[in-house]
Amino acid sequence: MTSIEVRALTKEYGPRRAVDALTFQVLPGRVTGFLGPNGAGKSTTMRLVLGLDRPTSGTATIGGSAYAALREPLCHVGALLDAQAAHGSRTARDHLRALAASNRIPVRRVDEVLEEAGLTPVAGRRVRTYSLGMRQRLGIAAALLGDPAVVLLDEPSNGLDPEGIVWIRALLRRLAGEGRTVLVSSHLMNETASFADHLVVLGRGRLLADTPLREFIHARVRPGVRIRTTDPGALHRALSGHGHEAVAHEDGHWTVPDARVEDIGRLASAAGVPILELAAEEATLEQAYFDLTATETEFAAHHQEA
Ligand SMILES: Nc1ncnc2c1ncn2[C@@H]1O[C@H](COP(=O)(O)OP(=O)(O)OP(=O)(O)O)[C@@H](O)[C@H]1O
Repeated sequence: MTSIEVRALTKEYGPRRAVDALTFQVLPGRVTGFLGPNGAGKSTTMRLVLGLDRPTSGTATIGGSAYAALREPLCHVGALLDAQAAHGSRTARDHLRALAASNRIPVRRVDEVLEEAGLTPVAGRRVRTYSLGMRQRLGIAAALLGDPAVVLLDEPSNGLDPEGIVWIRALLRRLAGEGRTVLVSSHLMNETASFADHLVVLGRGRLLADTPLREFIHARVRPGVRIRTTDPGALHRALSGHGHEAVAHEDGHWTVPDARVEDIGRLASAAGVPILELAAEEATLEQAYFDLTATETEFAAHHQEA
């Protein structure tokens, strides 16, 4: 099985350190979400893994080899970095055929990936007539052309319509299910939460977290309870009597942090508080991510979960 291994990787552009002593591994059989604010170093790291840039120091390898040392690299690693990369005057099918020919990939793969990406009906159109979402699908088709064990996608949901978002989610899950190594950068937290098993989070070029998605969320955000009543006074008394500090919201609902829906339901019922709504409020990746990156400057140096 093929992993991506990043060891003490550093990249400087003049005085700017885009990537700073990064060490992490991306393992097969799961989708790893690659997160971090703008300029955190995600694209630079991907470029270094793909041998498109040289590190100032450190290494990035795929299955133990540098990308440049791989024979027929598209058959090992598929990547989407820039959806504009296809030549606009070519049709999508010709673009993929040229890629297949120059990488000794059987030409039948062209129709397979076109189908996979939902592009078969428009495969004969010039790429310059494609929308952003169609280019994105073509970039993903190209990444899959060599049936690679490792897939790196930089913002694959960019420009996709709702159907495309559902498609990419299922595709990523399937690729991981087939035992492939899948690294996906994104700024969309709900999206990432829907497909990632594991997260690698960067801030200012440094590793902030390398942890399973569930643990990442639960270490930072406790689930709470959402409740609505016709008698806020009675609710408040019942909750504070049991040590709960409820927070009132403008639209009339309350949240009880760090509580279980069973306990709050029982408590309200025992106190005779009329309930209009009662639900568990799941902690979200977005909350956890903001919790981490908001305080990033204070603990970037020592808050490494890797
Ligand atoms: N070719 C380059 N020359 C100079 N600086 C660069 C170059 N490429 C990236 N940088 C700088 O390196 C830092 C990391 O950029 P990078 O694009 O890797 O971040 P990112 O996490 O992918 O950000 P985004 O989410 O905005 O895509 C930024 O400060 C950026 O300005």
